[in-house]
Amino acid sequence: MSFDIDIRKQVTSDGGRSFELAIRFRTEARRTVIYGPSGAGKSLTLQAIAGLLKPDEGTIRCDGQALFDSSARIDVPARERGLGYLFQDYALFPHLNVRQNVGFGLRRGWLNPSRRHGAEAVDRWLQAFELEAVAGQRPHQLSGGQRQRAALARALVNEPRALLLDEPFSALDPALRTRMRDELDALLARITIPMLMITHDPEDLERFGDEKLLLQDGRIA
Ligand SMILES: Nc1ncnc2c1ncn2[C@@H]1O[C@H](COP(=O)(O)OP(=O)(O)OP(=O)(O)O)[C@@H](O)[C@H]1O
Repeated sequence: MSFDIDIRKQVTSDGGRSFELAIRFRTEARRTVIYGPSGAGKSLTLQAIAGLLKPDEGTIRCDGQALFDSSARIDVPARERGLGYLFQDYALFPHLNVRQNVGFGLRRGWLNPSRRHGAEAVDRWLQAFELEAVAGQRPHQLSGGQRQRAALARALVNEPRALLLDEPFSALDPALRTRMRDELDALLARITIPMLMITHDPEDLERFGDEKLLLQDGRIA
């Protein structure tokens, strides 16, 4: 698995301040961490790779396939990029139970011809992450670890070719953060899917950074 990124994007905040992102890197590592201070452009970079933010120009390639190429007018929609996204706060739907949250990640949704296949995939991940016993519970009834596993299961249910992780522990208190980091490390060791993580936490960098990229002022240093 490889990522080949070369993008530029100018954003202007409501206050009129402008920020220029100019990112260029290539990685073939199984676990890549993009590390940098607050406001460096980490989230913008991850959103661009995921297809949630359109660069002004440049290219984004995954395994040689163009996901974005401004000169060739290629812009593969987020849902078709084959990437699983784990949001900072896990972004589980509070009104859906664990099984429904995981099922929500399915590309084609529940009501379609491949419904049975989808349900099997959901069951597989619930079992793999030991969530069967809490499958009918809603997010607020879960422990921090169960929440993280449910969010990961949702990100993995489509069998993505890579996992994008946005500051996965930043919303947690220090004790839970240490436990969740251990748990994620163990889970990632079991699945072979490569990951790209953004973080400002040096411990994440040490633990997950097979390849370490420093991002400062919108640029990879
Ligand atoms: N949608 C947007 N519109 C305008 N400006 C934005 C937008 N998103 C981010 N920015 C600005 O771009 C810069 C980089 O933001 P980004 O969220 O990528 O930083 P970050 O490195 O992820 O920071 P943090 O670690 O605090 O999340 C910041 O100055 C931010 O204010």
